[in-house]
Amino acid sequence: MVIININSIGGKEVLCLALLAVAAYQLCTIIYQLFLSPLSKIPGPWLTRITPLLEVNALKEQRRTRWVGSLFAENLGAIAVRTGPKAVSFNHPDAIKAIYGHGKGAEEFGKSSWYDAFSTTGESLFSTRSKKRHAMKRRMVAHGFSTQSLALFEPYIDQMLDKFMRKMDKFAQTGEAFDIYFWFELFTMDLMGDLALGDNFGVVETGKPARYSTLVELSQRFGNISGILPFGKSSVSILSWVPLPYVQKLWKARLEYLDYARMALEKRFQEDRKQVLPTGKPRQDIMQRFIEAQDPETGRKMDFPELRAETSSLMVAGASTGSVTMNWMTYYLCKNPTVKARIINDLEVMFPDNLDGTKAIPFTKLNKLSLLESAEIECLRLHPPIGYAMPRDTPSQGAVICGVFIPGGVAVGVPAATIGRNATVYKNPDNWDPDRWSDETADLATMKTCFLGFGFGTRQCIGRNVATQFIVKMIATLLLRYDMELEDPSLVLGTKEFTIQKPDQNYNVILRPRKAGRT
Ligand code: HEM
Repeated sequence: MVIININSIGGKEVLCLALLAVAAYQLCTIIYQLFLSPLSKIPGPWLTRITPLLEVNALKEQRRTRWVGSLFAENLGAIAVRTGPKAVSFNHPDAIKAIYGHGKGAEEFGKSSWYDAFSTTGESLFSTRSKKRHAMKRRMVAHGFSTQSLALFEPYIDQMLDKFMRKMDKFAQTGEAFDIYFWFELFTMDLMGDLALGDNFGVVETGKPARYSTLVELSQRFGNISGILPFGKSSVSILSWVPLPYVQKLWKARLEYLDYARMALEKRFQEDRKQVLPTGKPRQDIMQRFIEAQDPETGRKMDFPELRAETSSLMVAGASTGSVTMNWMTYYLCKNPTVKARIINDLEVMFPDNLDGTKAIPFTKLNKLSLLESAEIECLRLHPPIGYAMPRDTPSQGAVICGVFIPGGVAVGVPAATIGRNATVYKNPDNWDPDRWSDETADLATMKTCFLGFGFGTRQCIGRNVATQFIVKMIATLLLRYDMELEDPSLVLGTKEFTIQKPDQNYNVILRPRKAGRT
């Protein structure tokens, strides 16, 4: 037996022993993760078993959604793939209900630490991980997104659409080819500024992008990277200390972007919030809804830092997601003239006194035009702006998802972009076919479950109706007002992933004033 005389051990030996113990622990952990963990049986590159680096790299190279898709393509028929030491993506309808559903079991899955990166001056409705706080927040603001509130937001949309269409008229008069997606970006930036920050940026008017758009994009990227780091709530601070110029650029953008919300809110409070609309009603935008929001149970209202976090989060949630969707609708309608003609015909029947699209189109009528909404859903199925899995943590005791046991504390999710093209759910999944959503022979219930464009379950998009409202109003007005075609009819548009998935190239459309009944 070896007897160690503790008194004879010096400082150096203690340090060596400690280092040896750490190294041995690390080695055992790596061996466990590589070969013994239940997760090691899930297909995926072996490196994902021990490091998140592959995912971070895919994120940095702006191809994270495609990378996850390629893992499923390499492992044909796999229900789940490994994307990191503690991250698994699923591609099965049952996984959606298990992970995001309202069921008893699913209630145990909470948003993962990725969301901490999106908490800024406070936790927002989107970023909070606490189910209790989320339920309270959602209760507080639910009224702000009701049908009644949608009607209050409509004058802002109509005003902005009017400004936008005046610019389009100029293009239509000359027939000059132009980049319509660029203009959609300006439109949603200004509109969301109006709705969430209480004022627009004037970018539709000037035709020049706002610095704020760049700030949103860069600070989203910062959030995304820190969300993957394994330091929980400290990830944001730790990343902000990394002295790499790229990281520092993102961090500064995040600070500047948050400052904007502070200034907008301060201005709103100073101005007594009584800006009056042309309709004579006091200003009633989303920001106002959040300012007035009150927990019906406790009477609690949001304080300034929380409001600041909410309003800046809304800009991220609603601006680019909306413009990207308008872009796909334009692209696919131009590529599918028969569907386009059917929608125009429906619009002409519905709005006989507005055949040239010069009057505002009321959403209360438009939302009955199911083909137009199916066209929007079909775009979001094929090109969800948020394509990768929205991560949820498995409960501490672990969970069996689609027959696969996942230990506790693992981030699981279903990528919208992958399940949206799952051939067992959608016939000819790569085809853009809005009629699939009214095909009574199809399993519509499963198709709807697998449509994750707006998320699923308790955390699904609260702004879905607002988004649909301004998107379909935009497209309906464009279709009534102009003949619209792609400059290059053979264009094949793909996606490039910034934080959200955007078109991979610039392209032009040509507008001409439309003669009614000529479709
Ligand atoms: C086409 C446009 C839009 C798309 C594709 C979209 C997509 C999504 C998705 C996928 C989620 C779920 C995220 C998750 O599970 O973590 C979400 C949540 C959310 N969205 Fe949207 N969104 C859009 C427009 C909007 C708009 C216009 C607003 C605000 C007016 C908005 C506000 C929110 C908020 C606050 C949440 C968090 C909800 C919660 O956790 O309770 N979104 N959105």
